[in-house]
Amino acid sequence: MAAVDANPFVNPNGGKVIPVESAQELVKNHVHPNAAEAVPRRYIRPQEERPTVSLLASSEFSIPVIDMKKLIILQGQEDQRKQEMERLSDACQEWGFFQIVNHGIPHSLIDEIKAVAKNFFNLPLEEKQKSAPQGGDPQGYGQLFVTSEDQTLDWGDLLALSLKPNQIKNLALWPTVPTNFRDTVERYALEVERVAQEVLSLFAENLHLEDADSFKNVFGSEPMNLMRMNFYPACPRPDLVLGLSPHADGGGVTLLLQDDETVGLHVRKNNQWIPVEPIPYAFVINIGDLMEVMTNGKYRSIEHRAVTNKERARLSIANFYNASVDAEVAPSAKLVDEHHPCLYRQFIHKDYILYHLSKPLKGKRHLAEFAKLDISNT
Ligand SMILES: O=C(O)CCC(=O)C(=O)O
Ligand SMILES: [Fe+2]
Repeated sequence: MAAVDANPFVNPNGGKVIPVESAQELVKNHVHPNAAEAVPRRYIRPQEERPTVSLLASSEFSIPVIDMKKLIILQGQEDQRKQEMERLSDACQEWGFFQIVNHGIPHSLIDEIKAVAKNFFNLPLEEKQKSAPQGGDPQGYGQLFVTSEDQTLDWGDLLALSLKPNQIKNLALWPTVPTNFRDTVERYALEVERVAQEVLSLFAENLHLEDADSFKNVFGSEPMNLMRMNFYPACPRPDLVLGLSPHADGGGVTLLLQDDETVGLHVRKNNQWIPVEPIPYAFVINIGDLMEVMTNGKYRSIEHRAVTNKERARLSIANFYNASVDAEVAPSAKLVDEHHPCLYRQFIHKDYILYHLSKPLKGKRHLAEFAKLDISNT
Protein backbone atom coordinates (compact mmCIF):
# COMPACT_ATOMS: atom_id res chain seq x y z
CA MET A 1 0.00 0.00 0.00
CA ALA A 2 1.10 3.54 -0.58
CA ALA A 3 2.94 5.05 2.35
CA VAL A 4 1.68 8.54 1.70
CA ASP A 5 2.84 9.94 5.03
CA ALA A 6 6.40 9.22 4.00
CA ASN A 7 6.14 11.21 0.77
CA PRO A 8 9.06 13.62 1.05
CA PHE A 9 7.53 16.07 -1.41
CA VAL A 10 4.39 16.95 0.47
CA ASN A 11 4.11 20.71 0.86
CA PRO A 12 7.07 21.60 -1.34
CA ASN A 13 5.98 25.20 -1.29
CA GLY A 14 4.39 25.37 2.11
CA GLY A 15 1.29 23.89 0.43
CA LYS A 16 1.01 26.99 -1.71
CA VAL A 17 -0.19 25.49 -5.01
CA ILE A 18 -3.19 27.63 -5.92
CA PRO A 19 -6.17 25.75 -7.35
CA VAL A 20 -7.49 27.14 -10.63
CA GLU A 21 -10.51 26.38 -12.75
CA SER A 22 -10.18 23.46 -15.17
CA ALA A 23 -9.41 24.70 -18.69
CA GLN A 24 -11.78 22.06 -20.03
CA GLU A 25 -14.63 23.41 -17.86
CA LEU A 26 -13.79 26.95 -18.89
CA VAL A 27 -14.27 25.99 -22.53
CA LYS A 28 -17.48 24.15 -21.73
CA ASN A 29 -19.04 26.88 -19.64
CA HIS A 30 -17.77 30.30 -20.56
CA VAL A 31 -15.94 30.57 -23.81
CA HIS A 32 -17.85 31.64 -26.90
CA PRO A 33 -16.21 30.36 -30.07
CA ASN A 34 -14.39 32.98 -32.14
CA ALA A 35 -14.77 35.82 -29.69
CA ALA A 36 -11.40 37.42 -28.91
CA GLU A 37 -12.60 38.48 -25.49
CA ALA A 38 -13.65 34.90 -24.85
CA VAL A 39 -10.17 34.09 -23.58
CA PRO A 40 -10.06 35.32 -20.00
CA ARG A 41 -7.31 37.80 -19.24
CA ARG A 42 -5.40 35.45 -16.94
CA TYR A 43 -4.57 33.19 -19.89
CA ILE A 44 -3.39 35.87 -22.31
CA ARG A 45 0.38 35.93 -22.72
CA PRO A 46 2.45 39.07 -23.12
CA GLN A 47 3.33 39.67 -26.77
CA GLU A 48 6.84 38.16 -26.56
CA GLU A 49 5.54 34.86 -25.14
CA ARG A 50 2.83 34.28 -27.73
CA PRO A 51 3.24 31.23 -29.93
CA THR A 52 5.10 32.08 -33.08
CA VAL A 53 6.91 29.33 -34.96
CA SER A 54 10.32 29.44 -36.60
CA LEU A 55 10.36 29.93 -40.35
CA LEU A 56 13.28 27.50 -40.42
CA ALA A 57 11.13 24.62 -39.25
CA SER A 58 10.78 21.99 -41.96
CA SER A 59 11.20 18.29 -42.42
CA GLU A 60 14.97 18.86 -42.73
CA PHE A 61 15.10 21.05 -39.66
CA SER A 62 13.30 19.03 -37.04
CA ILE A 63 14.28 16.81 -34.13
CA PRO A 64 16.09 13.62 -35.22
CA VAL A 65 14.33 10.26 -35.42
CA ILE A 66 16.28 7.31 -34.01
CA ASP A 67 15.49 3.75 -35.05
CA MET A 68 15.97 1.57 -31.97
CA LYS A 69 16.06 -1.54 -34.12
CA LYS A 70 19.32 -0.33 -35.64
CA LEU A 71 20.83 -0.12 -32.15
CA ILE A 72 20.43 -3.78 -31.33
CA ILE A 73 23.85 -5.44 -31.38
CA LEU A 74 23.81 -7.80 -34.36
CA GLN A 75 26.71 -9.50 -36.03
CA GLY A 76 27.35 -8.05 -39.45
CA GLN A 77 25.35 -4.87 -38.67
CA GLU A 78 28.12 -3.02 -36.80
CA ASP A 79 28.40 -0.16 -39.30
CA GLN A 80 24.69 0.51 -39.29
CA ARG A 81 24.70 0.52 -35.48
CA LYS A 82 27.69 2.84 -35.32
CA GLN A 83 25.98 5.34 -37.62
CA GLU A 84 22.77 5.30 -35.61
CA MET A 85 24.76 5.75 -32.37
CA GLU A 86 26.41 8.81 -33.91
CA ARG A 87 23.02 10.20 -34.87
CA LEU A 88 21.87 9.62 -31.30
CA SER A 89 24.93 11.39 -29.97
CA ASP A 90 24.27 14.41 -32.22
CA ALA A 91 20.62 14.43 -31.18
CA CYS A 92 21.56 14.60 -27.48
CA GLN A 93 24.20 17.26 -27.97
CA GLU A 94 22.61 19.45 -30.61
CA TRP A 95 18.91 19.11 -29.83
CA GLY A 96 18.42 17.51 -26.40
CA PHE A 97 15.37 15.96 -28.07
CA PHE A 98 14.71 13.08 -30.45
CA GLN A 99 11.96 10.67 -31.41
CA ILE A 100 12.35 6.90 -31.24
CA VAL A 101 10.66 4.29 -33.42
CA ASN A 102 10.83 0.48 -33.16
CA HIS A 103 11.15 0.72 -29.36
CA GLY A 104 9.30 -2.54 -28.74
CA ILE A 105 6.38 -1.12 -26.72
CA PRO A 106 3.32 -2.82 -28.20
CA HIS A 107 1.16 -0.49 -30.26
CA SER A 108 -1.90 -1.99 -28.63
CA LEU A 109 -0.63 -0.80 -25.20
CA ILE A 110 -0.04 2.69 -26.59
CA ASP A 111 -3.62 2.72 -27.90
CA GLU A 112 -4.84 1.55 -24.50
CA ILE A 113 -2.99 4.16 -22.45
CA LYS A 114 -4.21 6.95 -24.74
CA ALA A 115 -7.74 5.61 -24.51
CA VAL A 116 -7.80 5.50 -20.69
CA ALA A 117 -6.32 9.01 -20.53
CA LYS A 118 -8.94 10.35 -22.95
CA ASN A 119 -11.70 8.57 -21.07
CA PHE A 120 -10.50 10.12 -17.82
CA PHE A 121 -10.48 13.69 -19.13
CA ASN A 122 -13.92 13.15 -20.68
CA LEU A 123 -15.44 12.29 -17.29
CA PRO A 124 -17.65 14.82 -15.47
CA LEU A 125 -15.65 17.27 -13.34
CA GLU A 126 -16.97 15.78 -10.06
CA GLU A 127 -15.53 12.41 -10.98
CA LYS A 128 -12.15 13.86 -11.97
CA GLN A 129 -12.01 15.88 -8.79
CA LYS A 130 -11.84 12.67 -6.80
CA SER A 131 -8.20 12.79 -7.95
CA ALA A 132 -7.65 16.41 -6.83
CA PRO A 133 -4.35 17.02 -4.98
CA GLN A 134 -4.54 16.45 -1.22
CA GLY A 135 -2.63 18.21 1.53
CA GLY A 136 0.13 19.71 -0.57
CA ASP A 137 1.03 16.44 -2.31
CA PRO A 138 2.09 17.61 -5.79
CA GLN A 139 0.12 14.91 -7.60
CA GLY A 140 -3.37 14.57 -8.91
CA TYR A 141 -5.79 16.29 -11.28
CA GLY A 142 -5.73 20.02 -11.95
CA GLN A 143 -2.82 22.42 -12.31
CA LEU A 144 0.28 21.93 -10.18
CA PHE A 145 2.40 24.88 -11.18
CA VAL A 146 0.29 27.83 -10.09
CA THR A 147 2.06 29.41 -7.16
CA SER A 148 0.91 33.03 -7.36
CA GLU A 149 -2.37 34.84 -8.03
CA ASP A 150 -0.93 36.97 -10.82
CA GLN A 151 0.69 34.15 -12.81
CA THR A 152 -0.44 33.73 -16.42
CA LEU A 153 -2.32 30.45 -16.64
CA ASP A 154 -1.75 27.56 -19.01
CA TRP A 155 -4.61 26.46 -21.28
CA GLY A 156 -4.59 22.87 -20.11
CA ASP A 157 -5.41 20.42 -17.34
CA LEU A 158 -3.24 17.62 -16.13
CA LEU A 159 -3.27 14.44 -14.15
CA ALA A 160 0.07 13.81 -12.43
CA LEU A 161 0.72 10.47 -10.73
CA SER A 162 3.90 9.13 -9.14
CA LEU A 163 4.14 5.53 -10.30
CA LYS A 164 7.36 4.61 -8.54
CA PRO A 165 8.79 4.21 -5.91
CA ASN A 166 6.04 3.11 -3.51
CA GLN A 167 7.01 5.78 -1.00
CA ILE A 168 5.56 8.48 -3.26
CA LYS A 169 2.84 6.45 -4.95
CA ASN A 170 -0.55 7.63 -3.70
CA LEU A 171 -3.14 5.17 -4.97
CA ALA A 172 -5.91 7.24 -3.41
CA LEU A 173 -5.42 9.71 -6.27
CA TRP A 174 -5.48 7.11 -9.04
CA PRO A 175 -8.74 7.20 -10.99
CA THR A 176 -10.95 4.14 -10.63
CA VAL A 177 -12.93 5.17 -13.72
CA PRO A 178 -12.35 4.02 -16.39
CA THR A 179 -12.07 0.69 -14.61
CA ASN A 180 -9.04 -0.41 -16.60
CA PHE A 181 -7.12 2.79 -15.77
CA ARG A 182 -4.90 1.35 -13.03
CA ASP A 183 -4.06 -1.89 -14.73
CA THR A 184 -3.22 -0.13 -17.99
CA VAL A 185 -0.99 2.44 -16.27
CA GLU A 186 0.87 -0.28 -14.33
CA ARG A 187 1.59 -2.28 -17.49
CA TYR A 188 2.58 0.84 -19.39
CA ALA A 189 4.90 1.97 -16.57
CA LEU A 190 6.94 -1.23 -16.83
CA GLU A 191 7.42 -0.82 -20.56
CA VAL A 192 8.38 2.82 -20.24
CA GLU A 193 10.97 1.94 -17.57
CA ARG A 194 12.47 -0.70 -19.77
CA VAL A 195 12.93 1.77 -22.63
CA ALA A 196 14.21 4.50 -20.29
CA GLN A 197 16.87 2.14 -18.96
CA GLU A 198 17.88 1.13 -22.46
CA VAL A 199 18.26 4.77 -23.36
CA LEU A 200 20.44 5.41 -20.28
CA SER A 201 22.71 2.52 -21.30
CA LEU A 202 23.02 3.90 -24.83
CA PHE A 203 23.94 7.31 -23.44
CA ALA A 204 26.63 5.79 -21.20
CA GLU A 205 28.06 3.83 -24.12
CA ASN A 206 28.09 6.88 -26.37
CA LEU A 207 29.89 8.93 -23.73
CA HIS A 208 32.46 6.15 -23.14
CA LEU A 209 31.69 5.92 -19.44
CA GLU A 210 33.06 3.07 -17.34
CA ASP A 211 30.26 0.76 -18.31
CA ALA A 212 26.78 0.80 -19.75
CA ASP A 213 25.28 0.84 -16.24
CA SER A 214 27.07 4.02 -15.15
CA PHE A 215 23.99 6.24 -15.26
CA LYS A 216 21.70 3.49 -13.99
CA ASN A 217 24.02 3.15 -10.98
CA VAL A 218 23.79 6.86 -10.20
CA PHE A 219 20.00 6.64 -10.54
CA GLY A 220 20.18 4.16 -7.67
CA SER A 221 17.97 1.36 -6.44
CA GLU A 222 14.66 3.24 -6.42
CA PRO A 223 14.44 5.33 -9.59
CA MET A 224 11.31 7.44 -9.90
CA ASN A 225 8.76 7.10 -12.65
CA LEU A 226 6.40 10.09 -12.66
CA MET A 227 3.59 10.29 -15.14
CA ARG A 228 1.81 13.38 -16.37
CA MET A 229 -1.18 13.23 -18.65
CA ASN A 230 -1.75 16.64 -20.25
CA PHE A 231 -5.06 17.60 -21.82
CA TYR A 232 -5.24 20.83 -23.83
CA PRO A 233 -8.80 21.73 -24.86
CA ALA A 234 -9.33 23.47 -28.19
CA CYS A 235 -8.88 27.21 -27.72
CA PRO A 236 -10.71 29.96 -29.65
CA ARG A 237 -7.52 32.07 -29.67
CA PRO A 238 -4.47 29.78 -29.84
CA ASP A 239 -2.44 32.82 -30.91
CA LEU A 240 -2.81 34.39 -27.47
CA VAL A 241 -2.26 31.52 -25.05
CA LEU A 242 0.04 28.59 -24.30
CA GLY A 243 -1.03 25.07 -23.33
CA LEU A 244 2.08 24.58 -21.20
CA SER A 245 4.59 27.28 -20.27
CA PRO A 246 8.16 27.06 -21.55
CA HIS A 247 10.19 24.85 -19.24
CA ALA A 248 12.97 22.30 -19.10
CA ASP A 249 12.17 18.95 -17.50
CA GLY A 250 13.86 18.56 -14.13
CA GLY A 251 14.53 14.81 -14.16
CA GLY A 252 16.63 12.26 -16.03
CA VAL A 253 14.95 11.41 -19.31
CA THR A 254 11.38 12.09 -20.39
CA LEU A 255 9.40 9.79 -22.66
CA LEU A 256 6.47 11.56 -24.24
CA LEU A 257 3.58 10.19 -26.25
CA GLN A 258 2.02 12.81 -28.45
CA ASP A 259 -1.35 13.08 -30.06
CA ASP A 260 -1.10 11.60 -33.55
CA GLU A 261 -3.04 14.30 -35.34
CA THR A 262 -2.37 17.59 -33.62
CA VAL A 263 0.99 19.32 -33.48
CA GLY A 264 1.47 21.04 -30.13
CA LEU A 265 4.98 20.48 -28.79
CA HIS A 266 7.54 23.16 -29.60
CA VAL A 267 11.25 22.79 -28.86
CA ARG A 268 13.58 25.74 -28.51
CA LYS A 269 16.54 25.71 -30.86
CA ASN A 270 18.80 28.68 -31.59
CA ASN A 271 16.25 30.95 -29.93
CA GLN A 272 13.48 29.79 -32.25
CA TRP A 273 10.55 27.49 -31.61
CA ILE A 274 10.50 24.32 -33.71
CA PRO A 275 7.30 22.22 -33.78
CA VAL A 276 7.65 18.46 -33.29
CA GLU A 277 5.66 16.63 -35.96
CA PRO A 278 3.89 13.62 -34.46
CA ILE A 279 4.89 10.18 -35.74
CA PRO A 280 2.25 7.59 -34.80
CA TYR A 281 3.51 5.21 -32.07
CA ALA A 282 6.84 7.02 -31.73
CA PHE A 283 8.03 8.45 -28.41
CA VAL A 284 9.59 11.85 -28.06
CA ILE A 285 12.55 11.59 -25.71
CA ASN A 286 14.23 14.53 -24.09
CA ILE A 287 17.15 15.07 -21.80
CA GLY A 288 16.22 16.40 -18.36
CA ASP A 289 18.20 18.62 -16.00
CA LEU A 290 19.71 15.68 -14.05
CA MET A 291 21.14 14.24 -17.25
CA GLU A 292 22.57 17.61 -18.22
CA VAL A 293 24.35 17.71 -14.86
CA MET A 294 25.61 14.10 -15.03
CA THR A 295 26.99 14.66 -18.55
CA ASN A 296 28.59 17.93 -17.38
CA GLY A 297 26.53 19.84 -19.93
CA LYS A 298 27.44 17.67 -22.90
CA TYR A 299 23.83 16.59 -23.25
CA ARG A 300 21.41 19.46 -22.97
CA SER A 301 18.09 19.78 -21.22
CA ILE A 302 16.20 21.98 -23.64
CA GLU A 303 13.32 24.35 -23.16
CA HIS A 304 10.03 23.31 -24.67
CA ARG A 305 6.37 24.34 -24.51
CA ALA A 306 2.96 23.23 -25.72
CA VAL A 307 0.63 25.33 -27.84
CA THR A 308 -3.10 24.89 -28.38
CA ASN A 309 -5.24 24.32 -31.43
CA LYS A 310 -8.38 26.12 -32.51
CA GLU A 311 -10.38 23.09 -33.62
CA ARG A 312 -9.02 20.18 -31.70
CA ALA A 313 -8.17 19.18 -28.17
CA ARG A 314 -4.75 17.56 -27.72
CA LEU A 315 -3.55 14.88 -25.32
CA SER A 316 0.02 14.07 -24.36
CA ILE A 317 1.40 11.59 -21.84
CA ALA A 318 4.81 12.28 -20.33
CA ASN A 319 6.79 9.88 -18.16
CA PHE A 320 9.70 11.35 -16.26
CA TYR A 321 12.30 8.72 -15.43
CA ASN A 322 14.37 10.13 -12.63
CA ALA A 323 17.07 9.15 -10.16
CA SER A 324 16.21 7.86 -6.67
CA VAL A 325 15.10 10.52 -4.22
CA ASP A 326 18.36 10.29 -2.25
CA ALA A 327 20.70 9.94 -5.25
CA GLU A 328 23.80 12.14 -5.21
CA VAL A 329 23.88 13.88 -8.57
CA ALA A 330 27.09 15.34 -9.99
CA PRO A 331 28.95 15.53 -13.30
CA SER A 332 30.51 12.19 -14.18
CA ALA A 333 34.25 12.35 -13.34
CA LYS A 334 34.99 10.98 -16.81
CA LEU A 335 33.46 14.08 -18.39
CA VAL A 336 35.45 16.63 -16.39
CA ASP A 337 39.02 17.52 -17.36
CA GLU A 338 41.19 20.56 -17.98
CA HIS A 339 39.31 21.36 -21.20
CA HIS A 340 35.91 20.64 -19.68
CA PRO A 341 35.65 22.29 -16.26
CA CYS A 342 33.03 21.04 -13.87
CA LEU A 343 29.88 23.07 -14.63
CA TYR A 344 27.60 21.96 -11.81
CA ARG A 345 27.88 21.37 -8.09
CA GLN A 346 26.93 18.06 -6.56
CA PHE A 347 23.49 17.90 -4.94
CA ILE A 348 20.97 15.49 -3.50
CA HIS A 349 18.19 14.81 -5.98
CA LYS A 350 15.45 15.45 -3.43
CA ASP A 351 16.67 19.00 -2.82
CA TYR A 352 16.45 19.82 -6.51
CA ILE A 353 12.94 18.37 -6.79
CA LEU A 354 11.76 20.53 -3.91
CA TYR A 355 13.34 23.58 -5.53
CA HIS A 356 11.83 22.79 -8.95
CA LEU A 357 8.36 22.21 -7.51
CA SER A 358 8.36 25.41 -5.49
CA LYS A 359 8.74 27.62 -8.59
CA PRO A 360 6.47 28.34 -11.53
CA LEU A 361 7.61 26.68 -14.77
CA LYS A 362 10.20 29.07 -16.08
CA GLY A 363 12.41 28.13 -18.96
CA LYS A 364 15.90 26.96 -18.04
CA ARG A 365 16.27 29.05 -14.92
CA HIS A 366 15.77 26.39 -12.26
CA LEU A 367 18.91 24.40 -12.96
CA ALA A 368 21.06 27.48 -13.48
CA GLU A 369 19.92 29.02 -10.19
CA PHE A 370 20.25 25.80 -8.25
CA ALA A 371 23.45 24.11 -9.37
CA LYS A 372 25.40 25.98 -12.04
CA LEU A 373 28.93 26.88 -10.97
CA ASP A 374 30.48 30.20 -11.89
CA ILE A 375 33.49 29.21 -13.99
CA SER A 376 34.24 32.70 -15.31
CA ASN A 377 37.44 32.93 -13.22
CA THR A 378 38.81 29.49 -13.94
O1 LIG B 1 2.31 18.31 -24.26
C1 LIG B 1 3.46 18.27 -24.65
O2 LIG B 1 3.76 17.95 -25.80
C2 LIG B 1 4.59 18.63 -23.72
C3 LIG B 1 4.44 18.08 -22.33
C4 LIG B 1 5.61 18.40 -21.45
O3 LIG B 1 6.56 19.03 -21.86
C5 LIG B 1 5.61 17.97 -20.05
O4 LIG B 1 4.61 17.40 -19.58
O5 LIG B 1 6.64 18.21 -19.37
FE1 LIG C 1 8.21 18.95 -20.43
